[in-house]
Amino acid sequence: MGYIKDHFKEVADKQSAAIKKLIAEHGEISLGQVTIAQAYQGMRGIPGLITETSLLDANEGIRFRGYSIPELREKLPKASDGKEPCPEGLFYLMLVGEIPTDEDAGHISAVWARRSHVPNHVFQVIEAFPVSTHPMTQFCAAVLALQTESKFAKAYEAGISKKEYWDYVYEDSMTLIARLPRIAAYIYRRKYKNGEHIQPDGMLDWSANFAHMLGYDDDSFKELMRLYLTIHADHEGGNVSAHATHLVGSALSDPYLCFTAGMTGLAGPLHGLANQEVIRWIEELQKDLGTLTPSKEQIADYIRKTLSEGKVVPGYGHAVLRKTDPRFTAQMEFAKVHCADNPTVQTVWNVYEVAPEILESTGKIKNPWPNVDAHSGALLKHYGLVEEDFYTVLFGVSRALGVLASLCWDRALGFPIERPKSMTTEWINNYIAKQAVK
Ligand SMILES: CC(=O)SCCNC(=O)CCNC(=O)[C@H](O)C(C)(C)COP(=O)(O)OP(=O)(O)OC[C@H]1O[C@@H](n2cnc3c(N)ncnc32)[C@H](O)[C@@H]1OP(=O)(O)O
Ligand SMILES: O=C([O-])CC(=O)C(=O)O
Repeated sequence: MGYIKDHFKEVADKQSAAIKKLIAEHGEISLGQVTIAQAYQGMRGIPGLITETSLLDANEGIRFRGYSIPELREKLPKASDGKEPCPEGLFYLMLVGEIPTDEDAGHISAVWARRSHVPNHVFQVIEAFPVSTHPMTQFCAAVLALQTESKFAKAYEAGISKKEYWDYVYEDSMTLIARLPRIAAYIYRRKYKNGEHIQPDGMLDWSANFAHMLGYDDDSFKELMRLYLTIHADHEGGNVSAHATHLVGSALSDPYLCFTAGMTGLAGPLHGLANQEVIRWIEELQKDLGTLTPSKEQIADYIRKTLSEGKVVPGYGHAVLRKTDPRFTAQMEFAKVHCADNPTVQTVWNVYEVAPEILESTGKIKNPWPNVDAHSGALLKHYGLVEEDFYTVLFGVSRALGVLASLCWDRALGFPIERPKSMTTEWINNYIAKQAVK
């Protein structure tokens, strides 16, 4: 473990010095203006956060440390029997800023396998819920229960120097990531497989072991998991799960508390829960029309019906993206190789052919193109993971990689407590009146 942590510290110290100089020399440069509309409308487009792990371009989509998803699929280390990138390598890239060697990725894999033991009280917390409880509720509670293990919280209580924060946050982040697949698989097997749990296999990589514990040992499903856990990991800093994790961390809450905050946000239907909503919407469409492969005309009518009922078409639209999400495209490419004949996958593709034009024609939806959630459910259903309530937990396991790598950076760079200014509408009205007088 030591050498990756030391390397991270080296890179972070350099960056920290560069940022200090940058603020001293250019700190007064304005990044733009904030309008009244932005304050009321979700702060869209306000540049106000620093996140080192990834950057989103509205037209090109996400880049992790400068690498697009197709580049990551090519360049990141693979499992010995696989073609898809291993998320261990992506974590290294987000943390250190360099493409890892096979050895670096293997090292992270081995550390996560070694730290994967979940204390018993976490399972007891899960068991205390009715089985009917939504998996995301169980997941959030289980992560919170794991907070008893926080080295950061203990060290802070004992009284450590600010300079040491990053070290404990790093250790907690590694341990938390290591344990998430076991927690998620436990929730899955408890809820859907009569509590028949499957023990981890320490010889497998992080994703393959997760697939194994869920009960899916098919090689091609393991490949899907490697891809899925890579592409869902990060989407710069302003999305709800990343921002919530970062915000809570700014109060020096430990990684377990921060990640719980991120996950309660991911559980919302406009964010991560949309993957569950998409497949439900598609299955309702199939049921209503009595066919697994409705025609494009039938799909178009169904989209119009959804809009006329005042509902969103799940999996479409985005707060930042203005083109097809490259994470959708990556899944589509995977499906073309592994399950092009699957009727639900074909329906996802047919929705893609007709939805953008209809959504565009409303004149108000800023992005009529599909996002990451539009495809994932159809792929999971193909492999038999049919319980869509669970899909956001898979997303959450992946999202841990980005938000926790970022949290390590937040503490290594010594970022302060986050506290933007809020106003009342009365204040805004007075402000408008004063502008008019000028
Ligand atoms: C991993 C992720 O989080 S990706 C996003 C997952 N979420 C979804 O797929 C849910 C469906 N999509 C949406 O609800 C939205 O597009 C969001 C939440 C993703 C983005 O929201 P915004 O940035 O506010 O979108 P936008 O500025 O285009 O919204 C303008 C109007 O279009 C509507 N709109 C946006 N997308 C859709 C859609 N897919 N279907 C119907 N209406 C939509 C908005 O609800 C809003 O309506 P209103 O003015 O009546 O309130
Ligand atoms: O960027 C966003 O707002 C939502 C999103 O796609 C993600 O978090 O993956």
